[in-house]
Amino acid sequence: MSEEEVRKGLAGVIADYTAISKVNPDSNSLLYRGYPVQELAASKSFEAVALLLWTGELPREEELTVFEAFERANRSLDSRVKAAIDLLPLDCHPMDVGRTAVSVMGANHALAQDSSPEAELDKAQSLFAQFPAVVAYDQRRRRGLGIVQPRTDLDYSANFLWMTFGEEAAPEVVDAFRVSMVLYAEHSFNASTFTARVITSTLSDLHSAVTGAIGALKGPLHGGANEAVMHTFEELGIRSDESREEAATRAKAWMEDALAAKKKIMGFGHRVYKNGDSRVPTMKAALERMITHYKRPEMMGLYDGLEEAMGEAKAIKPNLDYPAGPTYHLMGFDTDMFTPLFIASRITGWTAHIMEQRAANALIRPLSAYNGVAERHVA
Ligand SMILES: CC(=O)SCCNC(=O)CCNC(=O)[C@H](O)C(C)(C)COP(=O)(O)OP(=O)(O)OC[C@H]1O[C@@H](n2cnc3c(N)ncnc32)[C@H](O)[C@@H]1OP(=O)(O)O
Ligand SMILES: O=C([O-])CC(=O)C(=O)O
Repeated sequence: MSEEEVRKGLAGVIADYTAISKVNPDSNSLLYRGYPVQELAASKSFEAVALLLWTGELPREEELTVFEAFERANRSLDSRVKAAIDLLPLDCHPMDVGRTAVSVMGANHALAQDSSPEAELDKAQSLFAQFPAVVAYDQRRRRGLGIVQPRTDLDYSANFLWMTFGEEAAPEVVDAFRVSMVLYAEHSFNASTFTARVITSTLSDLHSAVTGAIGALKGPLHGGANEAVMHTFEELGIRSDESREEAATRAKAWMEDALAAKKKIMGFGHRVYKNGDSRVPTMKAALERMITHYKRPEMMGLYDGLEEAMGEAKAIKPNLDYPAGPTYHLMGFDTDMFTPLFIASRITGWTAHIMEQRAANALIRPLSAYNGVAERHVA
């Protein structure tokens, strides 16, 4: 095999078909099962979008009601999962907690080794229902606070915020959170989803595939970028007494220096989108609503200044992690909880892909071009 045939990072390689989502960089669009993601984010609950990804269709009212009842009945933190989390140090990364929690859930799920479509859907829906309690509990224990029990009168997003902060969030905050969940849910063969498909292709179980996907998501070139964005803002210094314009000027200068020093700036660039991430305008609008809600115009100044300087210097556009990071910060999440929030959403896409892979499986096993020493022999 010649050097030219090696595709580093599998860039440009089409590895399989998927009917779950279509990422189109030419039209800058993203479809979930045929529906533009912006339309789903405008009017659908995250629960309805999850069902769409799993089943291929938006649920009828009675189907949604049944799923909502299941989700509300399965929200409490499992005592075995809580016991495992309590064994983990408070200074470990929250992604380690998420990864461990999913692994423990797998070991305890009655249908863990059953890969029938019914069992897979049940496992996917259980993960969907139970993961928010993991994030909420982990956020609280790091602040020295006790667990907050879920409320069955709230929807997924409102209850997620309730369990995390112990108070009811304002409707506009709940809505921005819902929008982030819908936008993060699915994105074709990204690194973590592909990881889940590779693991599934060996006929391994769903929880193993999700656990591996969490490992792939953790890295800052993928999901870890949403927290890395916040580290940039923190390095810049968030000054609540600054005007939007002052903050933008300072951020521009910071970015110019960082690019001159050849730094890679997390939250910018994308393997597939080269003219902008289809999800950013919707997420940026949600961030702007949060800026207004929390009266923090200086944050938007930092956002605009960094984006403008990056655009002028390198014409590289923000990806979804760029507006999502400051949105979660304003809502009150600690920075290292941002990527676990991404897990809570992407569980839907990952598990839809696991089911799709299993339904038409082929072991994923590419070739490699050997470039080590030539054959030699033990003397
Ligand atoms: C939800 C998500 O997972 S979205 C992705 C989140 N990840 C990030 O935000 C991490 C920062 N971004 C990056 O590292 C990259 O843009 C990636 C990994 C996302 C995509 O990378 P690739 O398609 O492999 O492009 P690649 O890294 O080769 O970049 C092409 C060029 O643009 C530059 N570039 C790309 N992104 C950035 C960036 N964020 N900051 C500075 N320069 C960048 C590269 O340095 C490279 O320049 P060069 O040709 O002079 O060497
Ligand atoms: O598609 C990718 O490579 C990364 C991404 O945006 C996602 O997973 O949402």
